[in-house]
Amino acid sequence: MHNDVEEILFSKEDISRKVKELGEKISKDYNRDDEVVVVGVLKGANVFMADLIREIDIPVYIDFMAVSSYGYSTESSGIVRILKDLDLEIEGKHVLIIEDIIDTGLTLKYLTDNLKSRNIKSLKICTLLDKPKRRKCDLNIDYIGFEIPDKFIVGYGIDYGEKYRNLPYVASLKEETYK
Ligand SMILES: O=P(O)(O)OC[C@H]1O[C@H](OP(=O)(O)OP(=O)(O)O)[C@H](O)[C@@H]1O
Ligand code: HPA
Ligand SMILES: [Mg+2]
Repeated sequence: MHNDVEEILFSKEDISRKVKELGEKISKDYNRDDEVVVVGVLKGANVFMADLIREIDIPVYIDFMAVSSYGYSTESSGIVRILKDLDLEIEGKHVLIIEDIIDTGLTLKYLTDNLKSRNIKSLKICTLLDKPKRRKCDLNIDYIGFEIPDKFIVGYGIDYGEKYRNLPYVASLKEETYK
């Protein structure tokens, strides 16, 4: 275990089981002939997205958006910046957003408002982790892997100051690491 880690919340095996479950559910919920664009929110969702799409067995398109609101802080700045927009044309298609973690919800509120204005057929959200205690806005989340307590999380793609993304598990950080 990494020295800065307080507690491992979900092991590699826990995550793998959950990702399989989510992939199966998503595959059942869409029709095989639906045009589905799976949109990963970089950078955090990169690892989850890579595993999840291999558990989805209906045809899908893959694209990414890059947004950032945390930077080198444990608190959301509240200002969501689009660093990279979609490459694909999504008009008339079903969009499934993939997130690593939903905390205040401000990132997704911004993203969903933005994507809904592009004449899409439907919009769904899938997140590996949900921290509902910190929510600052209303969000309808379609697929949730795990609900987590109000702790600062790292690993499996999720960072603090761009570190820890490569940890294979999801963990809470020791407070002295960021306070
Ligand atoms: O619900 P919120 O409070 O908005 O927080 C969730 C967002 O914060 C993190 O991204 P971040 O802005 O740190 O960028 P990153 O994905 O590049 O780490 C995470 O990946 C989510 O996208
Ligand atoms: N950890 C890392 N990044 C985050 C978190 C978190 O708990 N919440 C929102 N972005
Ligand atoms: Mg971050």
